[in-house]
Amino acid sequence: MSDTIFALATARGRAGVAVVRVSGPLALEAAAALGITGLRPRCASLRKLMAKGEVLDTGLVLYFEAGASFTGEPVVEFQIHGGEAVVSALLKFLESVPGLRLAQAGEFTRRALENGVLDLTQVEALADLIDAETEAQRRQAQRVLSGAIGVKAARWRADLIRAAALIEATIDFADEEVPVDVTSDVREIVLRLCEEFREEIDNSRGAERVRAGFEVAIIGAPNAGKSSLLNALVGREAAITSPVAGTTRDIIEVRMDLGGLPVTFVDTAGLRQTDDEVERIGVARARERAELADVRLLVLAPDETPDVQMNADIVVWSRADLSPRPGAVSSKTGEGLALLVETIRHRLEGQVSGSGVLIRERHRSALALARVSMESALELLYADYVPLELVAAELRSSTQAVDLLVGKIGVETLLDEIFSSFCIGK
Ligand SMILES: Nc1nc2c(c(=O)[nH]1)N(C=O)[C@@H](CNc1ccc(C(=O)N[C@@H](CCC(=O)O)C(=O)O)cc1)CN2
Ligand SMILES: Nc1nc2c(ncn2[C@@H]2O[C@H](COP(=O)(O)OP(=O)(O)OP(=O)(O)O)[C@@H](O)[C@H]2O)c(=O)[nH]1
Ligand SMILES: [Mg+2]
Repeated sequence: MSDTIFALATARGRAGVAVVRVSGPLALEAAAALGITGLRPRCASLRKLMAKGEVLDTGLVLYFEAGASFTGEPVVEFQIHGGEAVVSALLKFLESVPGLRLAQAGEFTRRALENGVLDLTQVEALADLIDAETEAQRRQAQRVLSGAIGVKAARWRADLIRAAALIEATIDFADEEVPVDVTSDVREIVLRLCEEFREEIDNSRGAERVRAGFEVAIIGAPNAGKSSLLNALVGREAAITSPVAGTTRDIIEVRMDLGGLPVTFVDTAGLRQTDDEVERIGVARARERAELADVRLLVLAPDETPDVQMNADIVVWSRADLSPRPGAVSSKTGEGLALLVETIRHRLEGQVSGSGVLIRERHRSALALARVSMESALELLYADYVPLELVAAELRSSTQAVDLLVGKIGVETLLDEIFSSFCIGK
């Protein structure tokens, strides 16, 4: 019997309400120790929490029975006043209840995984949902948390098992006069799955970008107006600006929500040959970050022309207030900025192909693994003599790779790493 855990599920600190969660076989006993009995599943009731004959607090108490709770175990939730002393008093009391212990980071969610309430892709999506800073990230995490991948994986698994069953059946009939030829049916299944996996992997690359965020490097010659543009885009004096060429040396990064997309603007040193040792390091770093960025935004002074060497994705002239030209921006007056932001967003959205359901690198490798096995199964299926046992073996490895994707197998090594990134109480 797993022990019963408890923890504060809401953020620490003064708040209107705090939620303390208890999960495990002794959840109702924990409530009874506070003088609370007769809880009906899924009904919140206002109760006095009594400790040592005194009212510890008055709060809403919720009970979820095993098999119908977030963790799959009996869960009791105390929704109490969010004061530091109230929360500490309740946590201290729960610690004194025999059989209860403080939960480790992510342990509630780990139990939801162990009890099959969530699959591994949903666990990771839960972390992404909590980490989401922008609308695009929230939507993306929500899609996976709702089980989008798990549903697909279940269908893929069923198809692979059906294909393997057809092959195994043929092997069993092998000594019959006329073995049933199922290879065309199996080929059709495997071909379709290979195409689906390829599409899934491609789509998820874009989704991964939304999760991790995009980088837009602001590049150009010294004094082009790069830092002024950064400040105008982020709405604060994030970078020093001055009429002196070579003002910016270090990389300046500012993360912002650009219409729902997580974007980090990277201001850089003006690109030029220089004898100044420090500036030369700055220029080298500028080139490096420009190379790595998702979008290179080249800023030109009014009298400059774009240098193709800059490999820019978007070119914009500065100082529109001093020398108006179509598409130019002014960091002083804000002219042209809205159009520039829209251009940047449009460019970045183009990198999030399709309805990219987030599949993390680990998932992508599981899918890639499954695809490798299926492709070798296909090769065998197109051979003149079809070694059915080998085909069956390849299909079994594909099935295992799909199980890896949803965490049915091979997760032990991963779990500690995944749950250590969760907060306590989650
Ligand atoms: N107060 C509170 N709010 C919360 C959570 C929580 O644990 N407590 N959550 C924690 O992350 C999220 C909601 N996730 C939850 C998911 C499933 C169940 C649950 O009990 N499911 C049961 C019964 C559902 C029902 O009553 O219809 C089930 O799935 O069978 C509860 C919370 C966000 N908000
Ligand atoms: N009027 C006007 N002045 C601008 C505009 N953008 C930049 N400036 C001025 O041009 C000078 C250089 O601007 P910065 O933003 O420091 O240029 P930079 O490209 O970051 O320069 P380095 O860091 O040296 O590479 C500053 O004096 C700015 O105030 C603009 O849109 N309009
Ligand atoms: Mg600068």
